[in-house]
Amino acid sequence: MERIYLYDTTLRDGAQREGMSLSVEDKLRIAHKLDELGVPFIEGGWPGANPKDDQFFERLHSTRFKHSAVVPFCSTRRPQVRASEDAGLRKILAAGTEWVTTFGKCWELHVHEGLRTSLEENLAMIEDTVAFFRTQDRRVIFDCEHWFDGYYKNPEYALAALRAAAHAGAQWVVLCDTNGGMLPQQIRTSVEAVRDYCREHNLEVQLGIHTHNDSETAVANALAAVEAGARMVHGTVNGYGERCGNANLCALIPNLQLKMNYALIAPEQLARLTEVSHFVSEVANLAPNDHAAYVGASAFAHKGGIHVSAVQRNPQTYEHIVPESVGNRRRIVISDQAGLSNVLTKLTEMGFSFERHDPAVGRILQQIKLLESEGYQFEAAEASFELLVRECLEIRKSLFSLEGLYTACQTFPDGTVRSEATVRVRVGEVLQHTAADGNGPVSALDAALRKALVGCYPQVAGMHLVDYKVRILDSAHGTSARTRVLVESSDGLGRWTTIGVSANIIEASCRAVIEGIEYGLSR
Ligand SMILES: CC(=O)SCCNC(=O)CCNC(=O)[C@H](O)C(C)(C)COP(=O)(O)OP(=O)(O)OC[C@H]1O[C@@H](n2cnc3c(N)ncnc32)[C@H](O)[C@@H]1OP(=O)(O)O
Ligand SMILES: CC(=O)C(=O)O
Repeated sequence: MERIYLYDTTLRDGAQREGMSLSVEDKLRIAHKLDELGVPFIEGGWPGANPKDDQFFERLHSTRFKHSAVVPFCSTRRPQVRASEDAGLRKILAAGTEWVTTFGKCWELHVHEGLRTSLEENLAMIEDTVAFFRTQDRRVIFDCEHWFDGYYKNPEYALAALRAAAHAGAQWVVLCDTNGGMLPQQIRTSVEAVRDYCREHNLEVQLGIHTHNDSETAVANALAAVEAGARMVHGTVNGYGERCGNANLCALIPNLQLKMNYALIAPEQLARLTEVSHFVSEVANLAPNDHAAYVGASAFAHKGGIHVSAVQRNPQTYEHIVPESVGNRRRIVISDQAGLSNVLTKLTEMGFSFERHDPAVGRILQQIKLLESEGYQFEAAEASFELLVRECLEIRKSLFSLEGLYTACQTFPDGTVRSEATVRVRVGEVLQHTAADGNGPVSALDAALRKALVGCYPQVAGMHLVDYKVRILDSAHGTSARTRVLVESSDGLGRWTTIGVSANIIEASCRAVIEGIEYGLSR
């Protein structure tokens, strides 16, 4: 198996994503995770560009990595300045790394407009910068910025820039689709031409590829480049990056390794890909993309009854790889598109054993379809689904019942709003009549219910509401529209979600909160 070198730029190009900001600690945690994943190159940032990147590289002096080289990134020297006197380049040296990455202009437009210097001076800037790092015993990766735009506008000049880096001793030249506007065929043609040019001119450099996702083709472009001879691929975890992002390593790695048979990381490291993807989104404080290929929560989720039936006979019928090979798992989703197979799978997960044609299974399926037609959605409310199953099987225990509910909101002269709820709750022979207030009617209702129940069920004290989502189902009906409420509850050990639907938002909330408490008590 031929080797492809992974180069992760989550900490540099990824951090150029709008809305993403990583602290030094965040960067160190992500770097260690990438090291565990077995990524050979991690671009850590641009020392000298901001204090965080300076501190990050300082902290690396006392940090050891098992698999990864952390690489600083910088531009070539400034025009009309000696490389050895360029303050920016000296900061890169101070990082004390084995490898450095420097980027230079390969498109005339950028030399004229971006740098405002001559074409000759730009070539000298590239050559001097690479040569300077080489004299300082650094190994150099040269990023050919705007390679493809430059190559298609003026191939001679683009190749002259690449040659300058190669002659000065760069080990890798990385062809960048900086504007992300290329399509796979354009990438393939240009990479093949460069590969042949390097062979014919005995340029001892290896080729890499760095793609952006502005045409939604960053991953496809990187794959095309590898087919054409690139042996280093740049990308970021979850595809984070400037504008529309970079090539997504969470798709690139399995595509290259599982589909194209290249060697990138060990199989046991690949099996941690989903964990790494979720870890990085958590640290970056960005919601994970459930529909991401390979690593998304829905990547192996089966909803259609026909899919579920077939997957249970043979997973290959609707799965392109084994989910566990990338650390993901198969999920069966319950909805109005379910068939008996979905329900049977769920029942098995819950510890029941039923024959396919048992009338109870049919009853559950019918009830799901009926409630979903009224606005329920059990996909996201597995706890309510379990209660529904127990109801249909006539094993749902009646732990308490709500016999009355009253809520009120009051606005005070200083502008504050307080809500109050009063509930009448029966547990067996005992009728509790309690009131509580809260900053909204739902929190007041939740507090009143718990107050009423805690005497009989002390566990209720450890439960709390962690999330509350409201969706208007038929907004054309204005204020008489039906409302779907999802409530997430926790007891500190686990979380579960329940659902309520009603034309009255308080009633919908009340149903979801009550089911949340009931499910928590029965756990
Ligand atoms: C394709 C890429 O993603 S490249 C990386 C982009 N990332 C970033 O820019 C993030 C980090 N950047 C920064 O913190 C700042 O831009 C700095 C510290 C690098 C420079 O800041 P400033 O000196 O204030 O310059 P400013 O950002 O306004 O302009 C960029 C300068 O870099 C120069 N420059 C751009 N590319 C190159 C290059 N390849 N080689 C040398 N100089 C370059 C520009 O000509 C401009 O110089 P000028 O101000 O003398 O005209
Ligand atoms: C170097 C780089 O990030 C680019 O050209 O896109």
